[in-house]
Amino acid sequence: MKMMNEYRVKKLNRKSPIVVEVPGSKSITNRALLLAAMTNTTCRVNGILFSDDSRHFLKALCDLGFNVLVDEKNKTVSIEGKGGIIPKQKATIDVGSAGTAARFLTAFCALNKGEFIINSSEQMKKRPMKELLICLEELGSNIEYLGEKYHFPIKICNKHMQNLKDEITVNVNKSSQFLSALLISSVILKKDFKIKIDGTHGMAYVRMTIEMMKQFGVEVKQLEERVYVIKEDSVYSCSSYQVEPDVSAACYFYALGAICSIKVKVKNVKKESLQGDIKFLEVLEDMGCNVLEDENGEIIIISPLENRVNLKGGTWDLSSFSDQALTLSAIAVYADSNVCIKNIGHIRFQECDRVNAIISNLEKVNVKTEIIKKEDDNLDLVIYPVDDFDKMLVERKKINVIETYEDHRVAMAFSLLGIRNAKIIIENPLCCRKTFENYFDVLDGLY
Ligand SMILES: O=C(O)C1=C[C@@H](OP(=O)(O)O)[C@@H](O)[C@H](O)C1
Ligand SMILES: C=C(OP(=O)(O)O)C(=O)O
Repeated sequence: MKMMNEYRVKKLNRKSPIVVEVPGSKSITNRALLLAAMTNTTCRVNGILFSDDSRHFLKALCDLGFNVLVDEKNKTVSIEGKGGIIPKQKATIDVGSAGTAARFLTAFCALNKGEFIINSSEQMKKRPMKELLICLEELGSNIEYLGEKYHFPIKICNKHMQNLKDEITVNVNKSSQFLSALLISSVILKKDFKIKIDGTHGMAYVRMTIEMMKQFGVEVKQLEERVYVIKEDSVYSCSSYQVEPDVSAACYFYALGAICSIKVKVKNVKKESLQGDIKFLEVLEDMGCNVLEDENGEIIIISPLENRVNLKGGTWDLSSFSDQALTLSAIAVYADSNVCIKNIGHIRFQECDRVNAIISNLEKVNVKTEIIKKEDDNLDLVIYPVDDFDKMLVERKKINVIETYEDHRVAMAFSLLGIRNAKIIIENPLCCRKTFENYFDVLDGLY
């Protein structure tokens, strides 16, 4: 992407169908990289995402001593798996701003023998880790806090890993990644191991973890709704793995189609995806769009209802696909009634306080919102309808600057606010390098 401090959104006048390509899924890429490193063979992962999050993951695996062969041109990485063992006895890694790298690699290092220092970006230092670190300490890992307690940087120092416990309870209120991290790395413990869940969180990403563990040869048994078991003899094995395109990224283009009445096809995105964000298509359907599959049944086409001025408002539970809370907030300005986004308290602890980012950026363009507080810091967010959003913006002299708070999803989602009226500037658009380095180039390609 060209260097730029801000991106001025242009009015999109086209009506012809759009076909775009998005990069590989961040969540699948970073799971596949770790699972591949935990096999006993060489595993080739295809369709890999190359972005800040996955580059940090790859670099960390190299720094831990894994043999990693990267072919960025062909979006392929080959990793020599070591059966759950970390090759180096002493290493320093940096997880950057990647929640997946932060949680998955911390659990992986903490359940191994050796001395590992884990650094992160300033943004990641502020994000929750405590619930996972407490579990790892309970399992016998020796963790030293080099800065603030339960935050990065940390030093793991395990002379020998002798875990006597055969079960653990993890609280997922703030992130489901704590549970995913424990599930993936519990295979290292080499005993029948039980993980119990405390708290509430959408489980779509945990289902992805379990499904991918299965694709890599390890069955997770669900004893009860909130209890999982990993068997003693579990071994990861896989020689070739294909990463799906990133559905979270695809949703920006589906949403664009919805507000501009343009047919959109995102290459190779299928309904039967591992990614929970595919549920966003149901929200768009409820809002009045048609969601179809092409003749191969492979690709999804979004065709908004003809001649509709507005989308329909409504209430949706986004706890399982909350990365789309920002996308839904952005297109809510074109809804004919309230848009209520339920159960998204945990998004206050992501790249930024996303609830605040939504409210403050919508406030700048005269859109009213309300928080409905619930138990355990959970919340629903209501976005009130606007009479004629484009007219209101066009009549205002001011160009509205969206503050992105170094959050890729704020930049990508809120670019949609200017697509019909050209009155929006996105500050620091480069922050989208976290998961979609050339998002604004792909957007420019639509004009
Ligand atoms: O496991 C994953 O890959 C993810 C889980 C979700 O985070 P939380 O579980 O922290 O809500 C999601 O927001 C993030 O983009 C990716
Ligand atoms: C919350 C996100 O990322 P992370 O994997 O860093 O948690 C996200 O991509 O929206």
